[in-house]
Amino acid sequence: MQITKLRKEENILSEIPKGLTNTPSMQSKSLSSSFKPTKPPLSLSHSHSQSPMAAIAASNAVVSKSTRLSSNYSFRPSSAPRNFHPWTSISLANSKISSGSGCVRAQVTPLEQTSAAAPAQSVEAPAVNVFGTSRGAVSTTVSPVENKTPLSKLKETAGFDGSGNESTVSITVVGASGDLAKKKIFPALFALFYEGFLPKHFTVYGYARSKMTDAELRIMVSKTLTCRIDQRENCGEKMEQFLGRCFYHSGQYDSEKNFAELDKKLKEHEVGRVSNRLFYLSIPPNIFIDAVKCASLSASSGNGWTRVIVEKPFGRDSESSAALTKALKQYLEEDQIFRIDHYLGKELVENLSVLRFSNLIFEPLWSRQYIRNVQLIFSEDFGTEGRGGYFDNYGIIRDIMQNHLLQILALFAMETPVSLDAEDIRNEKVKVLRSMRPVKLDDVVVGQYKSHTRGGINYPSYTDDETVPKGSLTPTFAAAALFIDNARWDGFLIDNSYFLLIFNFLFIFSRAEIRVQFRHVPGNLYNRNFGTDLDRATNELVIRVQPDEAIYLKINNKVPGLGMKLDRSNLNLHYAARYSKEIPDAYERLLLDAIEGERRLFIRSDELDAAWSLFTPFLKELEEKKIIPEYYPYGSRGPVGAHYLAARYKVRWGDVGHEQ
Ligand SMILES: NC(=O)C1=CN([C@@H]2O[C@H](COP(=O)(O)OP(=O)(O)OC[C@H]3O[C@@H](n4cnc5c(N)ncnc54)[C@H](OP(=O)(O)O)[C@@H]3O)[C@@H](O)[C@H]2O)C=CC1
Ligand SMILES: O=C1O[C@H](COP(=O)(O)O)[C@@H](O)[C@H](O)[C@H]1O
Repeated sequence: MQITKLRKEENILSEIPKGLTNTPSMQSKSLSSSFKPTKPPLSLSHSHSQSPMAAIAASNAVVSKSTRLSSNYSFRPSSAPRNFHPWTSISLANSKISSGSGCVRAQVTPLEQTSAAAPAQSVEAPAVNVFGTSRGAVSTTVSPVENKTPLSKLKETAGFDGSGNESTVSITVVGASGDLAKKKIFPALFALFYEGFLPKHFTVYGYARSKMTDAELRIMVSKTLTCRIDQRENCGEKMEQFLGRCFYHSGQYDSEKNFAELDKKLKEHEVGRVSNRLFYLSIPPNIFIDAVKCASLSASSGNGWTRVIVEKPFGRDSESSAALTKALKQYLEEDQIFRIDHYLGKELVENLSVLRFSNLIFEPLWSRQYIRNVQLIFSEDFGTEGRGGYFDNYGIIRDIMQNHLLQILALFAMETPVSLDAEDIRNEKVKVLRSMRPVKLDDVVVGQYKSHTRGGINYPSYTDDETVPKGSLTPTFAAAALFIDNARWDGFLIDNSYFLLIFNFLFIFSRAEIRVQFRHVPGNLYNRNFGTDLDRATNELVIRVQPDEAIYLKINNKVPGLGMKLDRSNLNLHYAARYSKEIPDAYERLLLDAIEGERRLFIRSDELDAAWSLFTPFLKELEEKKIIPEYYPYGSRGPVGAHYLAARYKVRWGDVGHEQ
């Protein structure tokens, strides 16, 4: 059979679209609250007779209480690309705002109605005053600075084709009946819609084998729209509009005929406009290729771009990953493939580069000369919970370390890229991955949680989970020391700098942190104030990715008073206190990037190869030798071996408790 590739995106346009030369139309925007939604998920009866829209609207009545707020607020209009910024400053001084239970409501008067609006195409962003509304009000001024975006990109994402006609985006969630689609993808799409980030003409299609009508899909989607938005102003109305754009097509993943039917339905919505199509493969990996093949042959766009978001796992090792890439490339060009690692979409991971490259104080210290070790720490406070079938086949090293943690490491350790262009950044990430020593069995501790009784309660072991095979040796914990043999990070003077990755499944709490421990101050005049434990004086930069995002620096400080007592204090940037704007879910950022054709936060195939090369020999050895994991009690800090590993490299694990 002739293999056709999906159409490559067309992003060459000759003129600035008219829509971008005007001040964008204003929408009523609600201010975000920094506290978590408290409203329970929407629940709709599964009934054809009841309109989901009406039910949603009814369920969105919120008791209001008055809260005054004054602020300027910037947002990106629905038709504008993210990297371009007709930043429109909206004065909230005239806003009427009321807050309900955990809900801040704002009626926003656009700035153009109150004072001079910023020119629509200005590349200089105006200063924005942000007034914190809860948890420690902060009044300050920040100036959002965005990078210039190539003109072609602007036009591509603004929803116009080359002839000035408006284009459409059709987003098909393949595997729409599944866990990820319900939990993350539909809520993220709705949040984007609510915030005005989806293009004017868009359609969302659910595709899966399950039989469902459009109405049933809408009920399913509305039941799971429990995202950060559901406490906000006009949420019900917006949801109604969003659900009106959601449709469903039932089909097999390996049926070109079923995808051709989908194509026909998509065309009905695209009504002759330039059609851009995004497929999100939210299905088990064994059917990725079938689905890509059928989407490619039967449902790719005829006149716009076609992109495919591929979920992890991208194989189990170097060979299977290479085979997957090869198979995908039979149907797709590399720049149509968006391999998602949702950790790259997390706010503080994205901020890593800003922190490093736009603050003079950090970059000069960012090497083995000043940094002793870097710890990437990740833990979850829940077990496999029905995902044992998937998890047992992959284990914690493939599920978290080889991708999420390694990606963070690469961003952390890379050299300064030539620019913020996706290829420049990904080039640097590949270089750092290729400079790393392959992981050695000796440098890894693996563990598995065992049953444990505490306070009269019996907690199960990993293998007590019915979806896990009895006698499984799959690690639920891993700690590894990794080394980068390049000029910045190679062993130097006293000892090596290294990266320790630790993942602990079923820890006492869930968290993800980057902890950077600096070297001791040479000849520290105050050494005697720290007693024999100089580690107590180590400066430590902590980037708390989640929960309760924060960046803090541990410094030595004099305790006020007449004596000379030192303690360690934190210079603390606590996001909830500093920023009133809530943090979007990683999937929102990544979906928007895929729609905009921004590949920076997606993984390129050579990055993936490099990542697998580091872990594959070790994983094979682990499995061939049937290494027995160290057992550790459910809910504990993990096996004692991790502490021996740390001690071998003279590392003190960062604090494991919550700290400010
Ligand atoms: N769930 C999560 O939190 C995360 C998931 N992922 C990845 O995202 C993808 C989707 O995950 P998730 O939603 O949990 O997966 P699900 O197991 O829920 O599968 C999604 C859908 O695929 C169809 N499906 C399931 N098994 C098969 C099969 N054997 N053959 C054909 N179709 C099947 C089902 O739809 P139907 O029967 O209607 O066709 C199902 O609703 C996976 O690649 C996963 O690894 C990544 C990170 C986190
Ligand atoms: O990819 C995965 O990530 C989640 C953790 O993601 P988070 O955003 O909730 O921290 C993990 O639970 C899952 O096992 C894994 O496949």
